[in-house]
Amino acid sequence: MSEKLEQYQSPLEAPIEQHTPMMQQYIRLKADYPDTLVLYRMGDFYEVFWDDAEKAARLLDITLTTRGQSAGFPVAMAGVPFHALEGYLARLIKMGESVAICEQVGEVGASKGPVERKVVRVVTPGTLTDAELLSDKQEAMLVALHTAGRQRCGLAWMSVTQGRIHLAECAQDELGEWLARIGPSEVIYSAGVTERFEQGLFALKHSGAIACPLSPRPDWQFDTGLGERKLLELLGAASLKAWEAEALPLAHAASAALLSYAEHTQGRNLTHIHSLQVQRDDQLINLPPSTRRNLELVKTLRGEDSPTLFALLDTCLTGMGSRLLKSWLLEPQRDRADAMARLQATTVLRGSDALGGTMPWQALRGELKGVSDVERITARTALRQVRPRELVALGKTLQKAQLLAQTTPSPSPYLNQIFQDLVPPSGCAELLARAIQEEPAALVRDGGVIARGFDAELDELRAIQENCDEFLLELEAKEKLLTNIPNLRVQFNKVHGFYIEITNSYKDVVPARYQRRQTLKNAERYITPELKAFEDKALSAQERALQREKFLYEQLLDQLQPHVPGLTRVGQAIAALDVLCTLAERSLTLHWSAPEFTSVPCIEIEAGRHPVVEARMAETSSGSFIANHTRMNVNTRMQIITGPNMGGKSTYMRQVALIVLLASMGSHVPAAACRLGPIDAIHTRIGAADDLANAQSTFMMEMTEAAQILHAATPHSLVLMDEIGRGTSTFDGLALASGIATQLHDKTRAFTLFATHYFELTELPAKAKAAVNVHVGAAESGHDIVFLHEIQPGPASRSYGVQVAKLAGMPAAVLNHARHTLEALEARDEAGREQVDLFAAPPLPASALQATPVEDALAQINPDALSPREALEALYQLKKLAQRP
Ligand SMILES: Nc1ncnc2c1ncn2[C@@H]1O[C@H](COP(=O)(O)OP(=O)(O)OP(=O)(O)O)[C@@H](O)[C@H]1O
Repeated sequence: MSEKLEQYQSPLEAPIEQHTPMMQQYIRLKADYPDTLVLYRMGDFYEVFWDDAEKAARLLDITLTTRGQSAGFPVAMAGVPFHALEGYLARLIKMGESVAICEQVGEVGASKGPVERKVVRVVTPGTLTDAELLSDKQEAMLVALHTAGRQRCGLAWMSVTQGRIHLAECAQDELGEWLARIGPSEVIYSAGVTERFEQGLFALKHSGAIACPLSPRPDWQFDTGLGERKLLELLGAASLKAWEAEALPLAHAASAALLSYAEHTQGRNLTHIHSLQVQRDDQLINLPPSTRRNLELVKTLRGEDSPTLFALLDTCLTGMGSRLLKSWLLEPQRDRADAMARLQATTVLRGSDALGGTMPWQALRGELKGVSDVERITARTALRQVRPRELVALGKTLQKAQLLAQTTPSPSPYLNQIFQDLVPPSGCAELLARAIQEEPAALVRDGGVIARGFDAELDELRAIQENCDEFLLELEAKEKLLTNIPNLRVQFNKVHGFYIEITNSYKDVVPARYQRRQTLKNAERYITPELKAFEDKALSAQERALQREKFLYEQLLDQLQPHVPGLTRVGQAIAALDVLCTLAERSLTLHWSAPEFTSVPCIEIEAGRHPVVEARMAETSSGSFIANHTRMNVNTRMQIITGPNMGGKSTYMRQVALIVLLASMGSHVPAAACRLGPIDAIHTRIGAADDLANAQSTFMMEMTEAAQILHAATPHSLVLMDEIGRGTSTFDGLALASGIATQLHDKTRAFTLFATHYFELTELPAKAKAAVNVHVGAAESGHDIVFLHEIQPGPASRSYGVQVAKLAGMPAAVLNHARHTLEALEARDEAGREQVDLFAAPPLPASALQATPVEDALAQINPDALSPREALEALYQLKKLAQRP
């Protein structure tokens, strides 16, 4: 082992001069990206070295080798071919890694030592812009968090491919819910936060509330003043007042770090962020993570994309539309203005059967077919990463948008606004059509991108290349004549350039002005001064044409920059139109009807259905879904739902929640009619998936979730409680369930659907005036059971557990045994039943009824009549009494 190896633990510790020139360059570049894999371009490969190499080899399953030494250390390296970069990047990003891509930017041989290299971009999970790495239907959200003290937290977030930044401030204990709703792809936070706060973040990641990398960033980047200045600069405004974003110091600090980080990864300023939105926790209907999970809004309980409510809804034609639809679904507003505008627009787009012919939504969808992802193409244009083919697609989409913008005005102001916003920025589509060929090369570096007639110089350079064939034919004919060699040929190849090829049989008659270039087996290749001169001209024309194309493309990007805000507006308008057409189509295909909003607290549903279960049943032809009514208002706030397993209790409860959610986002709903009062949250306590990773038992989780609901719910909340208490012994479970039901009824007063197997709970409505019993109907025939799936008034008469077990294929012997045991248990229960009033108010503790000696003594004291000395004595006396056992 060399001396240096013993002296230094790692190659990066050795003095930099002791490294080879290339590794010196690498080490200098790597110093700026200590936690990021640096991919260092070497010829046709991207190489990673030392620790990065070991990591990449492990993550990507690529070969780790060593080549030579630097500062006495063997150079460990691993590499990926340059043309396969995207695939490897996608895998690394999926694993939550960040990657810095370092390219050769200097001319080979321009200076002594290695070619100049630079990190040209950093790809991180939260700042993706590449079409190949992004999901069409999902935004990659980058979130920055900041906190000062123990109470509040500032958030700033955005998707680099959108033109908008969001700000919020919340209490620290609400952070989990905020993050779950935003669904970040990457979270950055100040390295200066307290250990407690950092532990809290790790706990959120551990619990699955956030499923993305958490990266600490230098504390100084979280600067309130800097954040405010950066926001003002982006918005081109003198004050944040218009956005109601002034008094948010923590969120400003978070936005400073957010923007610095995003700029750092893109290697440039983000000029396309032009709008700001402040979110306040009292604006949105609260959908806690458990609700999104239990209602299977965008993921099934098993984590799949389908069947979910979003999968059923999303027939959008564009990725932009799908992404917008998801945000409407997951972020419904408490205020009904947006929902009502969307409903009205959807109703217009549905058209009227009476008119016949093509409905408005169908005609618009016909126009929207094939439109490109304007939003993302615009962002990539602003970031100067856009590819030629994307610009062609953008140009075509703008032409379509122009046509759509001329649609006749409609009765919906929202639709009219959209049509206005569709007008493309003036001259943009024409510029694109003039500048780019119809079918350009994939990359500018390959040439063949700029259209003919756009630039005279480029056309001239291209003409030289195109005249090449003609020239060569002429030269060939001339030389044949001069030399009398009939099979003389003038040709070109990439390695040797232009040459005259003459077979060996005519070797002796070759003129002296021919200079030998290459010898083949049967022929010789020559060059003449005239051919050489032409070669120089042709090759330089090609090179110059390519340079000119690159220059013109950059110039085109410059010309497009002022159009970025207008293009963003067009993108948003297309997305909104796509979603509204989708909502119109879905409502017609699935036979949904428009909900009605009222300020009177109520949830009234006529013949409601569970949209996803119904669609599944239609798909698998497994019968038809039975619709059910729901009537809840200030007089009936709670339904105690009983009935057999498999009877349809969970389906019924979920359908009510889904209908409420759909109405709140402005969609039609799967019901014959629906009237909905104000709603501020949907809470659910359903099922019980063990959270083993967090060492929480089923019962503990059940109680934690129930406690959270009791704290958070209000009289405007909808609460779903499915079989609370079943995770513990019967008595404990029953006692807790009755306590929770009473609290929800008496104190919380939320709209509550309470499904239970405890028959004892059906006694609650007798005492609780706003509670009613309902049950899912079932018909019995002998030992069998038929589910009616119909919600009927009153409590269920029995539970049918054994019959359901029979349906599940339980062996006859077990069923027989169970039936006998059941009879015996029921008989014993009947005989020994002692009347327990589950819903009586608990007695006051004994201590509360009997006064303590201290209290007695205190009662004797009249403070106004005491001298200071007597007061002091009384105090000693009280203290003595308090110390007595
Ligand atoms: N209204 C309905 N119309 C038709 N089929 C229904 C209806 N409701 C439920 N079902 C069918 O019954 C099945 C069981 O429903 P669900 O899970 O809601 O029952 P449950 O009473 O909650 O049962 P458990 O108490 O065992 O959880 C569903 O998967 C669905 O196929």
